[in-house]
Amino acid sequence: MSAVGGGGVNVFRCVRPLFNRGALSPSLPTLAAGCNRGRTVRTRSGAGKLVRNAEDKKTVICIEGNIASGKTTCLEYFSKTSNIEVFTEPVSKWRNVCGHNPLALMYQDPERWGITLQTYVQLTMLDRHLSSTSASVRMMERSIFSAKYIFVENLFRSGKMPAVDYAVLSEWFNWIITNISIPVDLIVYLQTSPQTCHERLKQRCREEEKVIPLEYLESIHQLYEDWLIKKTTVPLPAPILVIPADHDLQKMLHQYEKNRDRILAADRL
Ligand SMILES: Nc1ncnc2c1ncn2[C@@H]1O[C@H](COP(=O)(O)OP(=O)(O)O)[C@@H](O)[C@H]1O
Ligand SMILES: Cc1cn([C@H]2C[C@H](O)[C@@H](COP(=O)(O)O)O2)c(=O)[nH]c1=O
Repeated sequence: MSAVGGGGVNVFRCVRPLFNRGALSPSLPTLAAGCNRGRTVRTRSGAGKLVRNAEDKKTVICIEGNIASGKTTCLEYFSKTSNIEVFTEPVSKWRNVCGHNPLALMYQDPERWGITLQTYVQLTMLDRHLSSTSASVRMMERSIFSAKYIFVENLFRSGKMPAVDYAVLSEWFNWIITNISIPVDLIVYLQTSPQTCHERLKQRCREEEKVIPLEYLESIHQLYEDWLIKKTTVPLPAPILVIPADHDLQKMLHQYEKNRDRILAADRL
């Protein structure tokens, strides 16, 4: 099994992009009479996207938010619900690819290693989006969209990613979202202050992140706010539900319970 494999057999078929789930995602198309017999089928024609038969019918919810905003804790809460499969960010892969740690390298020298980390993040997030599940609801930590619109954008805008690296990554990203169906039904934004995240980050104490200053979390926060609240940057791939997330754990669990029905009705929004 490859480093990013393991999601089961992905069966692709080709449809016209109708974009009714969100600006960047295609609709569920009419099923073509298929005879793939369990093989991986990748066919394309005209302006069609590669889509997957059964998986594109599942409800997809992405939990978004700043570093240490509480996304994993939120996923952990919903993982106890039957019929939801949670997909945490593949951080362990970002910390260890064949014995290398691109996450640590990026924090040490973003100009040199930003492209390396972000290329791998893009690949592993795509793999997460395309992985199979038997559950009817997939709940993911972040998305391929926030990796690009928040983290790549932040590196570039802060002058820490050379223009050529940004251009290559952007071409890869644009190719992916133009050619592969990546449906998202709902974005849940855990909205925190950068100060709260800084506190939680220190408490979590992930070795690579010890160098992160408050200013870095402020930049990430600003990009999230511009994208999801002010809606001034790039189109949203799905409707958004904002949950204020500066509260203590008990109140947050209460918030999740209160919003459970709205979240799980994501495919009917
Ligand atoms: N509401 C909360 N109040 C206080 N601490 C929290 C809360 N939610 C999460 N934490 C703690 O903050 C740290 C980061 O949370 P985590 O869920 O890992 O965030 P993320 O996945 O967004 O990076 C962890 O140590 C976690 O236990
Ligand atoms: C998606 C993404 C993440 N990172 C970094 C930011 C954090 O240090 C970790 C993820 O941790 P979190 O607690 O889940 O927020 O990875 C990055 O540098 N680039 C990215 O695209």
